Amino acid sequence: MVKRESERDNFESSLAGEGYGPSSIAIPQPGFSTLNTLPSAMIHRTPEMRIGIFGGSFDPVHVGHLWIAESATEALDLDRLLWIPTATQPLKPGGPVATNEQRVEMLRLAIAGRPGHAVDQRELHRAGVSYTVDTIAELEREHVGAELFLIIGSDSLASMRRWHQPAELLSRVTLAVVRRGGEGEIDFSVLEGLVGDDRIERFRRCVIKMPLIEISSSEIRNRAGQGSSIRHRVPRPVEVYIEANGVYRK
Ligand SMILES: Nc1ncnc2c1ncn2[C@@H]1O[C@H](COP(=O)(O)OP(=O)(O)OP(=O)(O)O)[C@@H](O)[C@H]1O
Ligand SMILES: O=C(O)c1ccc[n+]([C@@H]2O[C@H](COP(=O)([O-])O)[C@@H](O)[C@H]2O)c1
Repeated sequence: MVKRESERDNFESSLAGEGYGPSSIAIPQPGFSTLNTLPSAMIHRTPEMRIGIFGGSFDPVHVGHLWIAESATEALDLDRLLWIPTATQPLKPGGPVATNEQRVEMLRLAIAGRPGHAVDQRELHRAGVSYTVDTIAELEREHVGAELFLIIGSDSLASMRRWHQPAELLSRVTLAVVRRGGEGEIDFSVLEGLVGDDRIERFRRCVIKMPLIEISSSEIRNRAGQGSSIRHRVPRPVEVYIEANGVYRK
């Protein structure tokens, strides 16, 4: 536990750009920008760390996402949580509406001041189609010995057989699923044949419990496009940003 705390401190130091302790050796690469935004490539020796990976289009980030991130951090006792905006989600070939820069800025505003949470732009820098299996392979190399928890909504779980190399992916991560408002019960049977029963049992124990929230980025884009209120659906700084920049204005 003591070790975990010192590693947590090292991570906070790394966010503040203050250097690294012996249990977290990091090699910053060019592109290290502001607080709460990780450089695209760092190598951390992070044995026993518990890292949450939360990928999404975040077009825009909304309060459902924030509830998920907060609940996951607490329930899984995460040391850190990486918000990873996709470049092009493989099953959404149309791509996002907001620009990459706008989506990153909205994420930064949403998580500003939240220790342990950071925006990781690797999929944007990699460009092209964002396959989660590639992202996880990179993160595994950078965080040797850490347990990676892939945080997804139940709708993402339902589509997982259509993901790129799902069996490979599931052998590398612990799935942490959250039920989505408006969807049925979480159905792990979709994973049968991709991964062993023992792993599925572990994923069941990592289900994130929180109030059902029936809110989506598409609804927010539609509302903003029509000039309807998006107050309380997104954090206030994100609302102000969307309005000031006409992000989803038609
Ligand atoms: N209200 C919600 N409850 C539970 N999970 C959610 C919710 N909203 C999003 N998620 C999950 O968060 C992850 C990222 O979601 P994403 O950024 O695509 O937002 P979205 O609201 O699903 O967007 P869109 O409406 O554009 O499809 C996905 O795994 C998704 O299942
Ligand atoms: O790797 C894949 O094939 C794949 C297919 C569909 C979705 N994903 C990932 O799942 C996460 C949630 O996607 P989305 O579009 O619902 O936000 C995001 O990180 C996507 O990159 C990944």
